[in-house]
Amino acid sequence: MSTLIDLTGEGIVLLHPDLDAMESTCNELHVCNSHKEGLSDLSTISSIVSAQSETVGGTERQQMKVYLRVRPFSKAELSSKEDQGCVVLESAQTVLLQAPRGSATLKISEKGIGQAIHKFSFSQIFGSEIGQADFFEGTIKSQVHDYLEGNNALIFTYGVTNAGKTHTIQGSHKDPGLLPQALDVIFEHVKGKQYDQMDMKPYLSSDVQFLDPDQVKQEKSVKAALFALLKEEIDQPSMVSGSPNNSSTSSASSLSFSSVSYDQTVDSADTVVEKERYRFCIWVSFYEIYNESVYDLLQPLPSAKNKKRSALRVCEDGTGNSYVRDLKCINVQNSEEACRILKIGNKHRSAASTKLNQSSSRSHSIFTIKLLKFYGSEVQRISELSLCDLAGSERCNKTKTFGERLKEAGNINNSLLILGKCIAALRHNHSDRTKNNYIPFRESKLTRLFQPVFCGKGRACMVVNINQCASTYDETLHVMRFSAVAKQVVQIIPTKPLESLTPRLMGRDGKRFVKNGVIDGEALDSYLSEEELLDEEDEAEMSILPQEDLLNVIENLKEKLLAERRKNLVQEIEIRKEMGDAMLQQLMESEELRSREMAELKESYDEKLDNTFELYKDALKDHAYECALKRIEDQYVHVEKFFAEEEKVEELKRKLAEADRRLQSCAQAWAVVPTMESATQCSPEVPSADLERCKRLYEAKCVAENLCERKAETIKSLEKKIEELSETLQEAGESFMEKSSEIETLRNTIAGQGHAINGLRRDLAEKETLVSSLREELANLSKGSPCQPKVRKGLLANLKESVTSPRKGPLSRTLRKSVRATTSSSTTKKKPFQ
Ligand SMILES: Nc1ncnc2c1ncn2[C@@H]1O[C@H](COP(=O)(O)OP(=O)(O)OP(=O)(O)O)[C@@H](O)[C@H]1O
Repeated sequence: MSTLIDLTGEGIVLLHPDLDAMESTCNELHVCNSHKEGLSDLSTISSIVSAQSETVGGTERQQMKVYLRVRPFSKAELSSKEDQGCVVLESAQTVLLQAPRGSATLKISEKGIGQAIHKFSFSQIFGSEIGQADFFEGTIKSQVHDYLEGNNALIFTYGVTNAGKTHTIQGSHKDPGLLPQALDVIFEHVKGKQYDQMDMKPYLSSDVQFLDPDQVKQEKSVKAALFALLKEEIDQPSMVSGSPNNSSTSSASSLSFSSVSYDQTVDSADTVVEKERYRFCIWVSFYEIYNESVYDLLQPLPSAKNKKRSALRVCEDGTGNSYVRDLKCINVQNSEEACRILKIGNKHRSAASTKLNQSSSRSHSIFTIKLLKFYGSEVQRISELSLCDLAGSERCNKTKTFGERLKEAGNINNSLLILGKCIAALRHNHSDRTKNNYIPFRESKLTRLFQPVFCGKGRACMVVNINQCASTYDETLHVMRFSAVAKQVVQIIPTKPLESLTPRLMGRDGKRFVKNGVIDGEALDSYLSEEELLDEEDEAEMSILPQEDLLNVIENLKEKLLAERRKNLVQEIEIRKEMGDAMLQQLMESEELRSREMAELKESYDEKLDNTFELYKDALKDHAYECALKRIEDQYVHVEKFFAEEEKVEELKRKLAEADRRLQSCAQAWAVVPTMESATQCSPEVPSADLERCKRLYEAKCVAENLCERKAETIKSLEKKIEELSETLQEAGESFMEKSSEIETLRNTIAGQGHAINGLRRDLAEKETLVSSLREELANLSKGSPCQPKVRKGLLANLKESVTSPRKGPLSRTLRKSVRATTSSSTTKKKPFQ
């Protein structure tokens, strides 16, 4: 049974395909830090695990080959101290993984739950120094040869993102990976033996279709259109002209799209030996599985940006083999063409820049090479080589994946998880042959397409890519655990592949599709109809009901659907109405609450405003009062000073009157004396003494006038001052009067209160007199009474008693009278206080 465990402790649940099985494999290989001396024993165990193949009754049982490739550090990784010796290659088959500081594995092992060092064995381990050519030699080269002999093969790379999977499969122009090298080997093998008619095309999963001349033409135009996508990068003579590229090392006539072929070459070869009559034809396809949908990478992308690529369906043919329906399959004549196809497909591949890898593959891409082997003009067999570059298994938080990237990661992890389940189930079935566990191939597109190979229709081999970075240690460990299980998968492959893989050329009635190069339409039709019926996604069509019944069923279903929709609609309306009402109610309540709050707020603000206004008013009054006081203080003149000033004014007035008087007398004198000018112009008979006198008088007059003017000014200013002073005096008088009236009022009040106090005092004295007289009377009475002396109750009690007593004696009457009088007088006296 599969078990889910969280190996990373960071929320990413990874599949542990078969926990029990893993324990038995990995526990044996776990090594404690302190027990390194035990490693040699464990190496022995791992070498036992990698058992050899055996042949039983026409079938070969062989463990799946699992190769490990360790990527060298990049400069950036070295500078960021990723090299912490996490990966130690012990031998060509075993590797040690030592948990670095900060890794989840180390933390867990420190808690005593797991181990800090793990040991794994592989079919072959390739260190970082191994180049692409050596890697090809040491891994899939033999498998490619098997393929050329007619065996199917699947090679897939597995590893965390940025571990070197794409580099291993594709490599670069200068450093080609497994795929270009495999193509070279293939084309080298078929060199001079190519079937260039292009009229035999792979069909469905492993069959062949004969194409008529129109279809051949169509195939050629599809290929030309595809290559036109890379037009700018393609050498003019090799592609555009469509003429053969004779300089090609792979195949002299490989680029020929015309009927010109190297038939002559083949014919000449044919004459050599019968064996040499074999001819080959190669078709390639390239597709990806992205977010659980299959896309043809050789299909041009839609020109409109918002238009999506159309996904292809995975179907099964009559033999139960899965294939991708409507997938483009292109005939290639040499490895160069095949590489161009790869390049075109890569352009359409879903890749993105993640935090760990600048150009990270976000999909599983599968490049398939189909080899048709002819004997004469008849297809002898068809074999398929698929190279699958799996998307990286990764943790979402480490790669900083969000949104679309997160969805991709989810789908990637899911399909890898199912791949893990299938591999674990296969291993389980092998280890316990009495069991036949369900293998969940159909749970993902990837495993559905891998199924034929895993079920014995070919050889699978896995390349595990790892980097040595400390930061991705936990993921790397998980990848290693996965591969430990994969390595135990045993494949059962028929030893006679030629027969078993012969293409299905026969119809159901036993007729061949192709007989001497001519297609048998009847057989093909019957086969096609079978294929259509078995098309997995059209399973509903497998119904054997007559058409009428089917129509009835459809009608019924339609009616039910309508009724269901109506019901749903009514329900939806009701729910919406309920929700609407509830929301309205809520809105109204909140509105009311809000308006109440607003009113309260307004009230409190009004109150605050009034208070502030009052405060300002008081402050203004105070200020005005202070200003008035200051003004009075400024203008205050002492009374003596004032009188002295008045005397000065009087003096000046007097002087002024004196001056006026003098002036008048001068004027009179002047009337008889000519003016200065006239005096100077006097006739010489005017005596000089008079002239002199006139002059002096004139000067005196001027002086007097000046003096008068000055005096007048002084008087004016003094008058003004007097006016101001009298104003101030008046104001002071007024305020004085106010104060005096206030004082008068207060005095009256005090006098009134004094009177009241005097009245009270008089009352008190009267009362005291009354009390003393009453006492005397009481004393006299008590002396004359023959009765026992009464118990002394106190004056007030006695008074009360005598007043309330029913006796009508003269004393009680007197008392009542006096009490009434006292009460009334005290009432009248108390009035002023009320
Ligand atoms: N053996 C190697 N030698 C030198 N460089 C390598 C090797 N393997 C990988 N690289 C380099 O490491 C980088 C990451 O490799 P690659 O893109 O192949 O990783 P990947 O596993 O395919 O990642 P993803 O799953 O994200 O697509 C590339 O720059 C590649 O050139």
